[in-house]
Amino acid sequence: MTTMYELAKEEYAALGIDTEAVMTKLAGKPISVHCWQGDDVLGFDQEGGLSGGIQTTGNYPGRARTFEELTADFEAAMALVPGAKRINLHASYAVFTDENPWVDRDALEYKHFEPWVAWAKAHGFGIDFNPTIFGHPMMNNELSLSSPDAATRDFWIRHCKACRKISQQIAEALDDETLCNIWIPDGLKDVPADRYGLRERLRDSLDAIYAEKYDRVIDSCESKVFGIGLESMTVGSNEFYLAYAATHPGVYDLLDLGHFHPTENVADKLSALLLFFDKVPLHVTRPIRWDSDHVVLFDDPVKEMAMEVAHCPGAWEKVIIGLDFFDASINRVGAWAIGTRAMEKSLLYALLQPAAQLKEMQDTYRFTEKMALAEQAKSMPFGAVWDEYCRRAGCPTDGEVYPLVAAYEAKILPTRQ
Ligand SMILES: C[C@H](O)[C@H](O)[C@@H](O)C(=O)CO
Ligand SMILES: [Mn+2]
Repeated sequence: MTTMYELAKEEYAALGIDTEAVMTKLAGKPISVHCWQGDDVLGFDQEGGLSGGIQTTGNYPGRARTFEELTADFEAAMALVPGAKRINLHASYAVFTDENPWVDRDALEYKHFEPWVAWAKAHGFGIDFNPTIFGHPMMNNELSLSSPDAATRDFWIRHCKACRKISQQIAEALDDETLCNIWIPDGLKDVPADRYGLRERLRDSLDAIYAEKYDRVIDSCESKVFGIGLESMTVGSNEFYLAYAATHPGVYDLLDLGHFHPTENVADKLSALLLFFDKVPLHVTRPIRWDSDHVVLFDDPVKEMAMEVAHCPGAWEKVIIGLDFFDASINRVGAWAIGTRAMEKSLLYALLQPAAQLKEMQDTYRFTEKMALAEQAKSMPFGAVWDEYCRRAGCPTDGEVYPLVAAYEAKILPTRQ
């Protein structure tokens, strides 16, 4: 009997698209999945809760509270997602034990992350890393690396230096490279009296942080447009970090889809950066009216970003895809699985588009033909290829995901009271 996949394969082949080659290519592209969806970004090192103009909303039961719970939930979620995965850690997820008791963030060492490394090795996950510059008493008026207070700046500089060193050691242990991304919330609620001084101090703090060179660390800084309670000015704007990255080889500008004006098309920015940088890290999220960090879906902005990653020359290798969402109003394992699957799905969809023909039509001004082909491609049997990709990876198809999430929840919730 001819399967849906075989029919789809023939239909795509008629357009010159090899579904087998596409699936092989996709399976090798890692997605860096953020650990913080599992516990509402709270981490293990502070009691203070979240700050820095980011917010989780919702109170769904079952939040992971420990390393054991978070890794168990992550494993459960990732078993539902085809393709290669990495885990993206924040420094606030240091594992403290009797042998390695609590230290403050400026004194963190590799040993506090060794359990993560051992676990990641056992599961074949790469690791990415982030200093945690929020949710801490040293966030002096929500200013850190740009603070007018030298002791505050120095604390966070020490923290970032420690994180870069830990990133190098993680990469060495995994024989890999680690993305170390700095995001700071620094900004002002009200009209600034001095923008220049804040940005000058941020530049100088970054220079101190990046003075040491590490061969396995990919450094990036993440810009933002505004945070909650910091609506008037963000020190680490996109212009700031783009200029910093352009003048500091080895430091890259990370684009978060939620960190621009809601009508800006972040996918449109990628080709511009690809022309000048050999790496472009991303945080794929789903902003709704603001940087709301909703679970990523198979929607137009993500598909358009995936099209750029799939079809800009060199982008497949240069773009580092990370996710960044935190929804506390739904089952967190489900959120992880559905959001990460949506990213994979968007990449598969993009790889199955007749991009070469569309480009040729654009370059020869056959715009009507291009429009017709693009519309045709949208309703081709993409779903049959997606189902086949999931099956071959030993993962559920879309309709099988929720029952598996519900079964895990039923097993685990009674242990999380
Ligand atoms: C927790 C993350 O570091 C955070 O979400 C950051 O990446 C961000 O996007 C802040 O708005
Ligand atoms: Mn982000």
